[in-house]
Amino acid sequence: MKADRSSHRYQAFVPMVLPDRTWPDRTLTAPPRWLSTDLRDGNQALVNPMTPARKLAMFELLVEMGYKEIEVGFPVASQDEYDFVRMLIEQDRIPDDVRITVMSQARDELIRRTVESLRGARSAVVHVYNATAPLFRDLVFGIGRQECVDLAVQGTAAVMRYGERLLGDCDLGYQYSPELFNETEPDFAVEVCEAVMDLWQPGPGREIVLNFPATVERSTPNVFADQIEWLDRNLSRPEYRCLSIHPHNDRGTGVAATELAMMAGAKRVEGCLFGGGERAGNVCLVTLGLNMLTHGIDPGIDFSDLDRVRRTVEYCSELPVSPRHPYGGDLVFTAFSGSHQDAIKKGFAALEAEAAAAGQSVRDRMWRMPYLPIAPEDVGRSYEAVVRINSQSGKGGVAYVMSAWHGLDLPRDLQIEFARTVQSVADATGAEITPDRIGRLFEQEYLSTADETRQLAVSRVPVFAELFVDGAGPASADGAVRADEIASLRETLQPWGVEVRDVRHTGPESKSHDPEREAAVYARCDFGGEPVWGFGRGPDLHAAAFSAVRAAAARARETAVELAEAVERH
Ligand SMILES: CC(=O)SCCNC(=O)CCNC(=O)[C@H](O)C(C)(C)COP(=O)(O)OP(=O)(O)OC[C@H]1O[C@@H](n2cnc3c(N)ncnc32)[C@H](O)[C@@H]1OP(=O)(O)O
Ligand SMILES: CC(C)C(=O)C(=O)O
Ligand SMILES: [Mg+2]
Repeated sequence: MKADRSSHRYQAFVPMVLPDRTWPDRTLTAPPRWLSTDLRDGNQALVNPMTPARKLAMFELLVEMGYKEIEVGFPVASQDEYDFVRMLIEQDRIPDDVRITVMSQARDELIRRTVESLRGARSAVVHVYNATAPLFRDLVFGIGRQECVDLAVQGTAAVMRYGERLLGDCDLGYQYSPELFNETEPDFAVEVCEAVMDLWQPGPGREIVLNFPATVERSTPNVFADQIEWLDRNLSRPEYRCLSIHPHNDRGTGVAATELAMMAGAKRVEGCLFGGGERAGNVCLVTLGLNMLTHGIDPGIDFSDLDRVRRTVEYCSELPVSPRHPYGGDLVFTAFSGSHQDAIKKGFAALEAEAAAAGQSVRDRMWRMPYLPIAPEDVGRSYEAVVRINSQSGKGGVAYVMSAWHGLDLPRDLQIEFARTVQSVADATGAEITPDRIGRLFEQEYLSTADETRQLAVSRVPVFAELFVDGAGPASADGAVRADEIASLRETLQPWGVEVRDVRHTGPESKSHDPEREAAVYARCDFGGEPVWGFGRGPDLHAAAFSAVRAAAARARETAVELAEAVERH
């Protein structure tokens, strides 16, 4: 690839000078007011704008999730857009605690029709915008500063005029956005907004939303935060204007810019679910909300079925959500790599132990988990998919899958040995190995395939066995085994020349109390060579232990371990 030769075409963003900034010392303690613009900025960025059915599905989702401010469209853009607003109003689909917003350019005839779309609404907001940045004043509009102020003021006047004329009892709110605010001279942005406020006259019971877009994200997030802190200091009427932001994600730092801008004084945030919207998207409302939740702040939005949110967004936008998308992507709760799997497995075990010790459910405990910033169940995901196995995985992951999917808590040394088998299959296939396949591999390798009625032969040489009973014994959460259990297992195997040297438990106590559960035993046997593992299941401990030793013997013979022939007779 050629070295980049194009950097001369760009210049650094000139930051504003704000040496006495205070935002870096603040922390967020409460959510902002959220506005979803999925149906407007999100919709205007789609290859196929949403059909009425898709728009309705999105609106209902937003309402269910708890969004109280929803920009439902740009009614003059198309008949569909207009009709959708009419449908919401005429079919009385807007809950009393939800306020819809409709948007328009600052053009008289467009504003009239936009306001008209709201006839019959109990409460609504008209949102007018015009670009204020120098590039747009010069290039797109061919106007100077004063004409730009005039455009904003005339737009505001039109909203007031048509609102009064057409909307009767509607509680009509107003929002103004200096488009490209982040590229506008800050003093000019204030000048335009003050002129708009002078006309709207915000006061008690008459708010104005001043919405500051990073229409195209251009700077590092700290610069946007400085701009917002400066604005908050310099705009008048702080009690009656709501300082709102509308960040985009062109540099991939929309979330960071939003969080710093909230620290700097923004009280309201506009964005889209999963970062839909123009170009690289509006800021993602899912990420912002769940970033708050994972800092112990209730975002006021229901993310408890995030898969459904994602599916609906994908249906409405006809665009896929990345499997790596924070919190909601298909793969974000999945660890393939060995050391991560090991840490997560230990984390779950510790959490379960803590909860059991405190007599609480896991959901009542603080989430303290390596590699997973949020509990999957808090967004409606399950643990099963947390660990998936491929060639990057290790024993921790294999052990987790055996435990979570197959209910088997392998002894540590067997975990290590079996992980090597799994690894060789993963290396050979180069692909993921499913939990089912892992279960089958384990059985093929360690479970006796011999006829259950077949007996062990009396061994002519001493055979030593260590037994591991899956599940903790009734009186022994710490893994120790009751003396009578050991004695009876010894008695079972002793006539066949097998000396049981040790018996231990693996896995949690709860398993042993399950009356439906078959007994499961792992046996590590010494036939005079390398120790060999076997696994057995049975209606009781004795049958399972017997089967495990026989499986080990069969494996020993297959792998040509010395003296194996002496142990099993056909
Ligand atoms: C950053 C944002 O997301 S802003 C929102 C953008 N969203 C959309 O534009 C989606 C909906 N828009 C539309 O359907 C159409 O653009 C309409 C119906 C609003 C207007 O359509 P048209 O009248 O055909 O104009 P067009 O789309 O070409 O807009 C450009 C004209 O509007 C003017 N204009 C653009 N924005 C504004 C504004 N905010 N206020 C006033 N005039 C504006 C331009 O200067 C240009 O005027 P000119 O023709 O005199 O040079
Ligand atoms: C708020 C409007 C004007 C917008 O979508 C933007 O500037 O990005
Ligand atoms: Mg936008």
